[in-house]
Amino acid sequence: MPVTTSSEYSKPPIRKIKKICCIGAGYVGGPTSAVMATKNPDVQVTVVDYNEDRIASWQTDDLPIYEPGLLNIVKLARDGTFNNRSPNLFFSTDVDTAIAEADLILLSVNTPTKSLGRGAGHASELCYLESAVRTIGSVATSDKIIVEKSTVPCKAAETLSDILAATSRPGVRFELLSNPEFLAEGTAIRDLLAPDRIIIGSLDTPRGMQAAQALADVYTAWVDPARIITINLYSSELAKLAANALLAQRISSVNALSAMCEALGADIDEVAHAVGLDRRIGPAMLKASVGFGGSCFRKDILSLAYIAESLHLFQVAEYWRSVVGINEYQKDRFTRRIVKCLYDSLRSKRLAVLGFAYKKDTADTRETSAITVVNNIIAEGASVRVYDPLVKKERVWDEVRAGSKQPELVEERLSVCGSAYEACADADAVIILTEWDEFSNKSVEDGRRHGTNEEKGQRCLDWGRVAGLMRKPMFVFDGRNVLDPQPLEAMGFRVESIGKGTAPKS
Ligand SMILES: NC(=O)c1ccc[n+]([C@@H]2O[C@H](COP(=O)([O-])OP(=O)(O)OC[C@H]3O[C@@H](n4cnc5c(N)ncnc54)[C@H](O)[C@@H]3O)[C@@H](O)[C@H]2O)c1
Ligand SMILES: O=c1ccn([C@@H]2O[C@H](COP(=O)(O)OP(=O)(O)O[C@H]3O[C@H](CO)[C@@H](O)[C@H](O)[C@H]3O)[C@@H](O)[C@H]2O)c(=O)[nH]1
Repeated sequence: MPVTTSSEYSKPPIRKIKKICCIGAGYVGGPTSAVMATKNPDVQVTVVDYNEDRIASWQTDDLPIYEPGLLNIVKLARDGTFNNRSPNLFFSTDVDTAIAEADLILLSVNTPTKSLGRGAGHASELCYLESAVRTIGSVATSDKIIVEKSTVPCKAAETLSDILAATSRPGVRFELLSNPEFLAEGTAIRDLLAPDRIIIGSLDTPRGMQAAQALADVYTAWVDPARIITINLYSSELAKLAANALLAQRISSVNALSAMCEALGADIDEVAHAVGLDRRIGPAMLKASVGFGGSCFRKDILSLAYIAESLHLFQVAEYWRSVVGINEYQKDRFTRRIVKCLYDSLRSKRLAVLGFAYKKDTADTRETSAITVVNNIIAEGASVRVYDPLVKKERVWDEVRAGSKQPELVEERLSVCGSAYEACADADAVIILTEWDEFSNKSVEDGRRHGTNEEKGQRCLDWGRVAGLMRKPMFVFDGRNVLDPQPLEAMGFRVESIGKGTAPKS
């Protein structure tokens, strides 16, 4: 139900947006607002959050999240280094004032999987969204466009409209839009600057469509109008969950095939390349791995499955849940392979884990496969030394402790190192869990590689030096297929890659 506090036609038409308030200064709210502000110098963008530390860090050069290129974009708009214009990007904990002043409000708060009550472990937790919308209802004295940027279950807009209708002042009108975000971490700025598409979902009413146009006008400052698609509100909400489910399904499909490749003596990279050349399939999201991580795929698939189940579509729910099931299987399968290769026991063995983030170019560790793998090998009796170029030590400790059924073993057997060499000293095996460029030995130029690591002046790992540090025999378990095994095997390493079996001898 749309919020209707006055007749559709009694209000003046929605005009150009002058002030935007983004609620939620996280991975989506911060970068999205920064790009909107730099591309719309005449629009004031204020990002608000009740987390004071987060807001304080957005105001410094030590931003609360790492994204390649983000600091430059933030500084341009925040510090007024923008063609000598005044700053137009602000970060604040004064949520009420920013809401009251805005014409358009972006809801970018977290929507994790519920941990309590009905639907716990499956459904999306909408309490943060509800709280933000209640604040809008109680604070707003003028009309607002409210945009769901957060990923939400289909029909969440109906719930939010209901809350607004009950909490807002008479005569104040809200138009709800869905504008899901498709950025991926590590490439957020690139994705925001050149999106494949912008989806705007609105109600099929004159004011709904005017609101959609007002939001589209913000995007057309830098996005080709042909890439801005306006659709039905609920189609837009569902499209976001569907996109993530399909992307994750590709990874689970390729990971399921990787298990077959290992048994058959085939090579998953060759299989993925061969099938990806078919234009109907395409090459993206077909990289076999130790399993997908990140804050979105698992929770969004579980949410989609929960919605299906609540519609009594049990087979549909089971189908989507199997994508998560294969992901869990892949992480456990990888650990079993480590145990088997290391002579069926990890007791008293020392393993070096290289990479803890859920993918390269981010310090985000939410749902990283490393949590499961590290805990599995600790439970098998090994001591583990973790090194990640970007993830802070305390973060690794917190994640492993939280994911453990035996936290006392974690205290005894985990250490977090400041360099890959420190982690590899006296190790029986090296396990690569994140595809950081610096771990790869493929196409190294002058001992350095392009990209983030070069920006930070980091060198590529010297595998000869690693060999000198390790116990023999030396195993490498490549959970990301970033290694060319041949040169390493020539140094005496035994390399086990995902989805690469020993070719059968005729
Ligand atoms: N992380 C991604 O790459 C990504 C990409 C696309 C979509 N999404 C979706 O976007 C949403 C946000 O994700 P995120 O990763 O940015 O989350 P996040 O946890 O990094 O940030 C959310 C922020 O919202 C704040 N917040 C929560 N409730 C609030 C309230 N009532 N008032 C003020 N601040 C409040 C929190 O303090 C937090 O800082 C989620 O729905 C997610 O599924 C995330
Ligand atoms: O071929 C691949 C591609 C990715 N991954 C893994 O899958 C996870 C997710 O990767 P990616 O999709 O690149 O990053 P996210 O930041 O999680 O982005 C996803 O989730 C976001 C949040 O909803 C969406 O906005 C993005 O479009 C969607 O790609 C990571 O662990 C990757 O290592 C693979 O194993 N193989």
